[in-house]
Amino acid sequence: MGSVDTETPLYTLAEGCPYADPATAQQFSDGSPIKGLMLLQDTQLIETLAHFSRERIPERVVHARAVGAWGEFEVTHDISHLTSAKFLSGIGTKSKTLSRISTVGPERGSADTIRDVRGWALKIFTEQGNQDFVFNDIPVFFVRDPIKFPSLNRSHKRHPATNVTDATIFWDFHSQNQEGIHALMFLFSDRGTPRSVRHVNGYSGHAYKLVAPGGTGFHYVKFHFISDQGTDTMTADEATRLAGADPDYHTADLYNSIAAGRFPSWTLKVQVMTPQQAEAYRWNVFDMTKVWPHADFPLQPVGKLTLNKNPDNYFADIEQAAFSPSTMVPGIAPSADPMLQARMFAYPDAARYRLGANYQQLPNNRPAAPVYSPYERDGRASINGNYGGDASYVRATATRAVAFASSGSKTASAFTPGITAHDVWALGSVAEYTSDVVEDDFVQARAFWRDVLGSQPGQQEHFVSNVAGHIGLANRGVWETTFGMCLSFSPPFFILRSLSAWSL
Ligand code: HEM
Repeated sequence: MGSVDTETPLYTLAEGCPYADPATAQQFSDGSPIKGLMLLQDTQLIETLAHFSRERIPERVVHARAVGAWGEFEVTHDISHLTSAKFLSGIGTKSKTLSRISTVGPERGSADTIRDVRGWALKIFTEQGNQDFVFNDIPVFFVRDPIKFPSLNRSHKRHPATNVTDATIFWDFHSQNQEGIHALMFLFSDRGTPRSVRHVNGYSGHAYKLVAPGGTGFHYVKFHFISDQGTDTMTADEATRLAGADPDYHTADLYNSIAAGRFPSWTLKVQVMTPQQAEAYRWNVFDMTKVWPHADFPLQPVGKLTLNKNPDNYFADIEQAAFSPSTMVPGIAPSADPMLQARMFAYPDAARYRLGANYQQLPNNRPAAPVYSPYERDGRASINGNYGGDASYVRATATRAVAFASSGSKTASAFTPGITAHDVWALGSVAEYTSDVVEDDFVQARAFWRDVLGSQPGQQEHFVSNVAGHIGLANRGVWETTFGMCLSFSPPFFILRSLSAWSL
């Protein structure tokens, strides 16, 4: 499988031929002390240079910068009445995991401590196949219409002409798409500059479905991985200083913590809602700009994630990892949230572009469960034997797939996604749609300002100075519109005082 043999580290060329010295190249010489001219026959030199030119793969278009580790998920509270997912059934059930925690906007070589949302991706290797959770460290998102996602991200990245990140395009996007106000408030609170990746939570944001054993009964859930280290943050000044002085600060922190045996952990909790509650709820459960207040739907503990092993090799384990919201085991299902539906297409599509059509066969992505998927075969770098002579078309009269499905351990029904009540839709018609921003979109933002930031001394002031420090670089028209948006959640005198303190 091309793995490196660490037992006998005899240096060879990539094809396995032993070679005396990796630091030599063949040069033409007539015996004089001046040597030059290389030879096309020098396989070692040519292969070394050619491989170097091909070391880069496309970085992720978002979430390029990250840190990751292996770990373990253990069930602490049985929820087998809610879901048939086996990795969630039975207290003490353990599964191997792979985590990747990222910033979102900037490139792979950027600094760890910049103000940004943190991505929080987890792959759980279960006996029913892989379960991926591709979450963020804030519970709400900036948009709820997937068509806006590329625009959102471009407004956080570099200006197309100057190639510089640009406060004007950032605030222009957000002041013209105000449904993101709640997420923006998280970003510009000190939560936007976490102390370490050990100190961030992971939130599904979307509603998912947990599907009950054997049937179509289901509940909507939101998943919350709550850091057992607590959520700790930095001030803007500290984060900015570290971005220059120690740009790999979070990466080193996680690596050193695991290497020292201080294993960070997270408690998985769920908020659970019946379909009837969803239909009657005050907020659209498919709108991920909204939280479900804990007072309405309390957090119920499920299990514990512990990161206990550093990557053996960053590129192989973390850079080549592919996470997707579409990777779900039986017992967990998508809701109709349009953002989630779009994401289920986008991630495997990105992985095929970034890693190739057979990315699931890479050792770090490969399921622990048996895989038999003979209708996906060939393609670049197929390394799983490519199903030999097995039938390559469905309904073949003699296939190993039939034998496999009826062999007992996995029945055909185990592979059929449950069709639940909320998958049956009344006949409608196709229409162009974009969601409007309404007064209701500011209710939770106001509560965040008052009850969350207001409950911690100095946090409202930090929020205002964090915004002012950034928006001060935007053009006047944009900050005036943004200022109007801020009035929707905060008393004007406070904002005015703070903005004038920043000479705006
Ligand atoms: C329509 C909305 C969205 C689209 C189209 C989208 C698309 C993408 C794409 C293309 C990538 C790069 C994947 C790769 O190259 O492997 C990515 C990464 C990621 N996204 Fe999204 N995204 C969306 C919304 C979200 C939301 C709402 C969340 C969190 C709740 C999220 C969390 C993440 C994370 C954590 C990663 C990094 C995964 C990793 O570590 O490999 N995204 N997204």
